[in-house]
Amino acid sequence: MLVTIRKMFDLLSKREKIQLYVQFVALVSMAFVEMAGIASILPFMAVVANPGVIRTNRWLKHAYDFFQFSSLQSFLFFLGIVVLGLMVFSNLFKALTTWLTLRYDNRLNYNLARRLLAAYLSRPYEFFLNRNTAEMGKNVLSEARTVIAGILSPGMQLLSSSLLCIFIMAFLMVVDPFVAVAIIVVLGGSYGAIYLVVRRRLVRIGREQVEANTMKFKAASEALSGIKDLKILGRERVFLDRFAAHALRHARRNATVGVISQLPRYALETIAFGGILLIVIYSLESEKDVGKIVPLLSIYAFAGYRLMPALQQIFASISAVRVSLPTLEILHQDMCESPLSADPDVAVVDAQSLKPLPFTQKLVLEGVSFRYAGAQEPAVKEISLTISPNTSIGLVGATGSGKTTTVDIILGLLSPTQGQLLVDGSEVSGDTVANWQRNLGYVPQHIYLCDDTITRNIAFGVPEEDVDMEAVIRAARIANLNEFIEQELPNGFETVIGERGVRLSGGQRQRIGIARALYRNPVVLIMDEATSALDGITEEAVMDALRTLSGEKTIIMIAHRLTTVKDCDIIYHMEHGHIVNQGSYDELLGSSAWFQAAARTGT
Ligand SMILES: Nc1ncnc2c1ncn2[C@@H]1O[C@H](COP(=O)(O)OP(=O)(O)OP(=O)(O)O)[C@@H](O)[C@H]1O
Repeated sequence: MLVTIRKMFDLLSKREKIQLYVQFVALVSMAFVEMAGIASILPFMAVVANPGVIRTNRWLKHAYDFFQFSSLQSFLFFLGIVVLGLMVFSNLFKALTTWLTLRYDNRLNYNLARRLLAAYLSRPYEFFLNRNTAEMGKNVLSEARTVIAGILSPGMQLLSSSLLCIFIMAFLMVVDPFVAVAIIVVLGGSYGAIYLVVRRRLVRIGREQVEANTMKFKAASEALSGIKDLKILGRERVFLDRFAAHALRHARRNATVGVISQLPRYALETIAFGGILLIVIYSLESEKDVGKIVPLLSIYAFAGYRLMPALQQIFASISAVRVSLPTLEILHQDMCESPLSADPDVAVVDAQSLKPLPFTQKLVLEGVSFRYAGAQEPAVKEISLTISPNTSIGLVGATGSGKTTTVDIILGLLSPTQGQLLVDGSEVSGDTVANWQRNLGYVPQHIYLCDDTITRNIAFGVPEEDVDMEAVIRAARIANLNEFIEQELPNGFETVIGERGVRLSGGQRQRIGIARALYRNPVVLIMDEATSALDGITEEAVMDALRTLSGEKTIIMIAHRLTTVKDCDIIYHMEHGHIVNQGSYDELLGSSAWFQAAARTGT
């Protein structure tokens, strides 16, 4: 229990904790106000049943005389108004507390989801190589809410209902200790016994729910992302069934939790009703005057009316907390157990404001090796190379030889497991990575496009009001996109291209990727198979445009087609993670058998 509270508190900011304490005070006050509401019935019913009590009860007599009532009717009317007033106040207070709680919960849901996404975004690139994006999306979109609806809200309800129960029981103790103890033993004991039977099952269901929910998100995401393959292979049904199986499992677990937490109520209500009957019989046995029993019974009835839902709430809240424990574990792990977790929101820096790391002398990879987590062998091994500013570099080699890994190290996405990346003599690591990246333009193998206009895909992530249209047009021209945009797209640069650019060809997507990399006029342009999807003539046109940049930009390109890197100042040939040869195109053609063979086959 204490561990759960600590973990829940770890997720909250200082301000959110203070707001929670305020809520707690409001809930305690609410329990008191409710209690006063219940207690106020007593004098009213006492007078109804036995008007003579006005003379015998010190307080009632005092009130009667103080307000100078002249008839029983008017005094009863006054008492009725007081009781009603207390009820109205009690319910208004309850409404206010509910409003506070709802506001707090929804605000917290927003804050938690935002902080969780920030926690993910602040992680290094390597973290994402081993995590599933659908699962992370599910955590942000769904599990943040689960933690609030399943732990925090029930936790607060548990607290307030427990307090209310304690007040009601204390009140009943004063009225009749025997009946109060009987209620505790019968009702408390019944709920306690049910809880002992189901508690382990609840945590198990919670784990299964998390798993089923993850698989549900994954199945939906995979089916929709791979729609082209699904269609061709005719596998829609398989993916639908896969999703349905997990979704059904999730729905069934939800239903089971509902049944476990709600059903005991009916049994317990029957027991409580039986209890009231027993109290009537017991009271009639010990007190023959029915007039004296009526007020007592009305108190039991009203206390029961408040006590039963409160007890049920306690049980349902504990059940909800237990089911949601596995979700809390996940969120706690992802938000609080990362090295950067102090405040993920702060860790997500706005890199636009950073100063670029100067690159005027040389970029050096010094004995760099890198091994992916879980891999047997390093993907690149003791690579050393030096790149001067404004030169062009080609990386070639068989598939899987380590070209992309090398480029990812230069991009600062992967940090070497051995050796270092130096720019003008200073090591690029930790805090300086973001400064180094300010110099870079990068065209990956697979271009990610968003469902937005061409302009917003080129000026990717730039706020609308800051988009530099001249830079967009210049970048599009170098990427040989201008003609296509202006002549073939209905709204030119403002044409929306569909999710992941589904309305574009592979070559058009690639050219948007190139234009995006060029938009901010980077010092270093890095391209990983950036022209592989272009036809020969378009590639030639793009390369011609890029040539106009050579001498004013450092260009690093990975290519399978040797013709693409023909004009590079130095070409590095990689094999099994090593650089095995280097030189100009002509030099390698003279010295490398692999190069000669590759040139012959035209790859
Ligand atoms: N995330 C990863 N986890 C484990 N191993 C990986 C990962 N990414 C790449 N590798 C391995 O590292 C090696 C180098 O891969 P890399 O992508 O750098 O090669 P490449 O020369 O760029 O290949 P290609 O030309 O096919 O793009 C390969 O053996 C690959 O299987």
